[in-house]
Amino acid sequence: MSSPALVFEGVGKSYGSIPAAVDVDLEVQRGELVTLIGPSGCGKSTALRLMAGLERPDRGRILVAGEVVAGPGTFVQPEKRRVGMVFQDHALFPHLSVERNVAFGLIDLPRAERKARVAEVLGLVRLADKAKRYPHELSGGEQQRVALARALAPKPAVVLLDEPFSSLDENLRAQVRAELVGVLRATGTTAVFVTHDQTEALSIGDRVVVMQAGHIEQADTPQRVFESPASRFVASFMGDADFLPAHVHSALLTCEIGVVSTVPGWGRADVDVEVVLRPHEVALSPAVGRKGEGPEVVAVEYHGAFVLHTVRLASGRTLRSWQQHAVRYPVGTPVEASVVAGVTPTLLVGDRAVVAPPAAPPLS
Ligand SMILES: Nc1ncnc2c1ncn2[C@@H]1O[C@H](COP(=O)(O)OP(=O)(O)OP(=O)(O)O)[C@@H](O)[C@H]1O
Repeated sequence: MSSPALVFEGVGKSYGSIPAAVDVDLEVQRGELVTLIGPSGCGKSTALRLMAGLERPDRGRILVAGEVVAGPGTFVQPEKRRVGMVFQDHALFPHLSVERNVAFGLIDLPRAERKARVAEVLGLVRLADKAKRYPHELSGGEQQRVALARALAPKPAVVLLDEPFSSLDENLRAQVRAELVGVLRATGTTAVFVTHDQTEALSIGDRVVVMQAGHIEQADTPQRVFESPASRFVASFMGDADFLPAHVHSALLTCEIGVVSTVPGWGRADVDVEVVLRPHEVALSPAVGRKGEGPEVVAVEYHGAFVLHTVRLASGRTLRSWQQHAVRYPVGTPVEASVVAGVTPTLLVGDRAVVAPPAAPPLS
């Protein structure tokens, strides 16, 4: 079996007393697209810079395509690593034409091969007809495609993309993103993207790596990160989530809004947990004729296709619920809230998600 495109083994990096990478373990398989996401300052750029060779790790090892590029007694310079980079601001040379920008990393190749490779990658990003232009004669999206062509030209083992779409406006962003991801997929390129955008992380990655304070909180498929978050932090960072105190007894999960679901395998458990509910998992119906206290709509936000309702429960806690665009319960409407049938929500004990009943404390 071929070695992974990229490996981090127990990688640590601090800036003075600030830990930017703490015991990071990560394997990126060949052809995989991985997104790195987390709050500002969590260490995403540091991880990328360590991969590229722009920083040296204090601890651990980094391997690119099976070769140790950083570790005790080893450090391979950035230009000698098989790693390409695409930055947020494209970082093209303004005084060089498109083809000369792309040829920049190919100086070791004989002229004819270099020309052929430049033509090939410009074809891949559909810019063959703009080879003679200068960066300022291109749109933002075209400049980003040149930056990708330049990164791909030397056939790197991994391409690193640091917020590659953030300088583009909203409409162009979706289009350029689809084009770049299309080229990476078509060429089977391994890529690591840093992004701030949760939707982007979920939609382009084969895997999403969620970081916090230099740690990897969860590295998983987009579905698992969203549907089975490993912690309270991941649940609330990747999408909207509300948390309600809940109880499991006789394999039934109940909380303030009633029975949530069955919890197979928890038959003997009798424990307090918290349940994580996302707005698309919460159903609402009008509580016609209800007398007295109960859930009530306290805010309505129109988002176009869907309408976000915020409901205050009798306890004072709030829950959010997405409703189809035609449904709008005015503020003050008494409602019943329930969990959509078939949902298996995440359960937390403390800040960690649990999939099995917590072990009983040992008898003293
Ligand atoms: N050269 C440096 N010198 C000192 N501290 C640094 C340096 N580079 C980063 N840091 C610190 O290391 C931590 C991680 O920074 P990093 O840039 O990797 O975070 P990030 O997740 O990429 O943030 P952002 O999303 O804001 O770009 C932060 O606390 C940052 O202030």
